[in-house]
Amino acid sequence: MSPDNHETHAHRATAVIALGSNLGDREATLQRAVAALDALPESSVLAVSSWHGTVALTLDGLDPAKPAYLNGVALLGTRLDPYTLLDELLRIEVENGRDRTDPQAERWGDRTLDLDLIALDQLEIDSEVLQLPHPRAHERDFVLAPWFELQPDAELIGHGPIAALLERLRATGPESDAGAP
Ligand SMILES: Nc1ncnc2c1ncn2[C@@H]1O[C@H](COP(=O)(O)OP(=O)(O)OP(=O)(O)O)[C@@H](O)[C@H]1O
Ligand SMILES: Nc1nc2c(c(=O)[nH]1)N=C(CO)CN2
Repeated sequence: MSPDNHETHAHRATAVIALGSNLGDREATLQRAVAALDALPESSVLAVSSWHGTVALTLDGLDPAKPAYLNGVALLGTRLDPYTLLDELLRIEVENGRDRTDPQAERWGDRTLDLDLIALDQLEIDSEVLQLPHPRAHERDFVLAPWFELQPDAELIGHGPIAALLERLRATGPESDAGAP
């Protein structure tokens, strides 16, 4: 959250970044990730949500037998282009112990750090390496709840107000409730 003296220069976008961790010292890792985001060139962290304890979502649904996640959302003011920002997020993940070397690793398996770019202003991208907004954000309580904390009036392009998305998720029963400790 370093002071920024460039407010009047070129367009500065706001990135919504989801953070998650379910291995190791989760809170320490998430704090380090926030510091790394704030240290990115032409960027500064504008706000960080509280950390939400959530049940692990696997390809088979919620699994309370897996280590629980801490999830949160950070807002990053940035002039980086979306692909550079994505590369930086992947670098920060690796620097914080994220292991992408195991080809057998389970999709949606345990991880020390996950950083997802949820939205970058109103930008829409559908390329091989980057989709914006994040294609699964609208169905994830663990993304929407911390985001709602920071921007209760936010809208997710293509899906409408996040408040309505959250309400709908919570109305559809315990399967969708990843809000447990
Ligand atoms: N909006 C986005 N944010 C982050 N990664 C993205 C995005 N769109 C596409 N990707 C791509 O997804 C790839 C895989 O990301 P990752 O392994 O973290 O997926 P995941 O977190 O396991 O699953 P999910 O994408 O459902 O959260 C990244 O290397 C990146 O190229
Ligand atoms: N509760 C929870 N479950 C997950 C999460 C996450 O951040 N929180 N991330 C995943 C892969 O992106 C898979 N499952």
